[in-house]
This record gives sequence, structure tokens and C-alpha cells, in this order.
Amino acid sequence: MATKPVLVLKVGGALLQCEMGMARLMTAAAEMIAAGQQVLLVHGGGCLVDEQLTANGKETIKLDGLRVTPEDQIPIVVGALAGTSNKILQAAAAKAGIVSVGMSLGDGNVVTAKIKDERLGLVGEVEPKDATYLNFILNQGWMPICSSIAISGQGEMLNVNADQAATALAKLVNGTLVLLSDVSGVLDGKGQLINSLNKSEIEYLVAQGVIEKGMKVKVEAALEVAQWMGKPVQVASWRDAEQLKTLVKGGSVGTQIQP
Ligand SMILES: Nc1ncnc2c1ncn2[C@@H]1O[C@H](COP(=O)(O)OP(=O)(O)O)[C@@H](O)[C@H]1O
Ligand SMILES: CC(=O)N[C@@H](CCC(=O)OP(=O)(O)O)C(=O)O
Repeated sequence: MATKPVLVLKVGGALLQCEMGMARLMTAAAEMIAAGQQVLLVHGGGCLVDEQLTANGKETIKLDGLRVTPEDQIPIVVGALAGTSNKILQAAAAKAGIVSVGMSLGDGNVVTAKIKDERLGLVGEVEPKDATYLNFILNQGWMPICSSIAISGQGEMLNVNADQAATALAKLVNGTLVLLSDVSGVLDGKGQLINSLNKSEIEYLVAQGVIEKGMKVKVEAALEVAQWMGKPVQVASWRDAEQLKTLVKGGSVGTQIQP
């Protein structure tokens, strides 16, 4: 049994369109797993969803960074996230010698899910439920790769923002959460990396419009976990090879969201 907290790594969808980025990330994950660090990968795939919706003649509307998901779009969203995105990452993991288990929030009772807000359609809000399935996988030295598709008690397939999915899973396994995006962390109004942010600084930058869209959702998800765990959550980049190396060594990268 591992003694260190599980590392919950969330990757954004842009990674899936970057072969080299995926290869580097999986090599880093393989090194950590070989050293006894349990790793749970949670992924998005917003850009693949965009592509698939466009190819099917559907339009996307986002409210506060969340995709409004009408019933006629859900099969496409599920296919892009739980299907294509999940399997692209499993394929990259296999290439790096990692044994992975592809899964979704709907598997193994890991979360409870309900509709978040009627205005968003089939968008889910999830709460941690039962870690048995994830711990079973992690204890084999395997890496769960989890998409953000959930299933409600009423049997609805729900689209969950992947940062919020990672939040629920990090709480579930009491893990260390690192949110990896295509930017080096939270940037200030001049595009410079901010090393550390607390709640009031976040509120100020959101009010100023410096932190917006997907980054607003991400930073708020990070803050929720930081406060729940009483330790910082890191927002960093999968693009940055140096950040990944530091992460493998257990160091801090990107922006630290303080509890
Ligand atoms: N202050 C900010 N710092 C960095 N990125 C920001 C900021 N405000 C908005 N963004 C946008 O947020 C994006 C990251 O969020 P998102 O697209 O949801 O990432 P991911 O798909 O990796 O989860 C960045 O690519 C950038 O366009
Ligand atoms: C409700 C909602 O917005 N769901 C997201 C799920 C994917 C996601 O979050 O992907 P990234 O991590 O790449 O942004 C979406 O449909 O785009």
C-alpha cells in the first residue's frame, strides 16, 4: 500500500491534440508510478467536443465557462469525452508502458451526480461517493484514466466540467490535486505567471476580468479543494517539460492556489 497521497492529475483537452505533450506527460506518470506514486488521471476534451459538435452541425453556447448541453448534443459529448478522448489517452499511456483503466465518473459508484442548473441542460454536478473501485485500480499499480461523463440516479448521462470532476475525485481519495492546462499557470493582466493566489486575490482578479472563462472555473475548483484539504492546489502546464520534471520530483509548479 502506498503511503503518499494519490496524485490526481487533471489534463485539459488541448493535450489530446499534441502527441509530444501526451508522450512527455505519460513518461512522467510512468516514472512516478514506478517510484510507487499512485497517479489518477482525470481528463477534459473540450476542443474535441467542439470539433464533433461542429461536424454534426450543432452550435455551442457556454455560460460562465460551462457548456450548455441540450439532450440532442449529449450522445456527441459522451462519444467525444468518454469515447475518443479517453481512448486517445489510454493509447498514449500504453505506449509509455502504463497499465491503465479507462473509466468515467459513472463507473464504480465513485460519485453521485445531479443536474447542476436547468439552464445548462444535461450538465452535472458531482459529489464524492465511494473510493473502493479507484483504490482497487490504484493498488494494482495501474492508472485510472477518468473522463468527466457522469450518470445521475435518474439514469441521465451528464456532462461535467473536467476541473470539477477532478475536484470531486481528489476529495474522494484525499489526493494531491494538480490541474494541468495549456498555460503555465494563472497569468496576470500582462501575461506574467502569478506564483501564488489566495481567495481574496482570486475574487479581485475575477472581478477585474483578468481571470475568466475556463480559468475561472479551474481556479474556483482549485480553491474549493485547497480549502477542503487545507493545502495548496497547483495550476500548471502540461506543455512545460521543466514543470513536469519538477512535478515528478514532488516540487511545486505553476500557480499555487492557497487554502
Ligand atoms: N488569467 C488567466 N490566466 C491564464 N489563462 C486564462 C486566464 N483567464 C482566462 N484564461 C484562459 O483559460 C484557458 C484555460 O482554461 P481551459 O481552456 O478551460 O483549459 P483546459 O482545457 O486545459 O482545462 C487558457 O488557455 C486561457 O485562454
Ligand atoms: C459542462 C462542461 O463545460 N463540460 C466540458 C467537459 C470537458 C472539459 O471540461 O474539457 P476541458 O478540460 O478541456 O476544458 C465541455 O463540454 O467542454
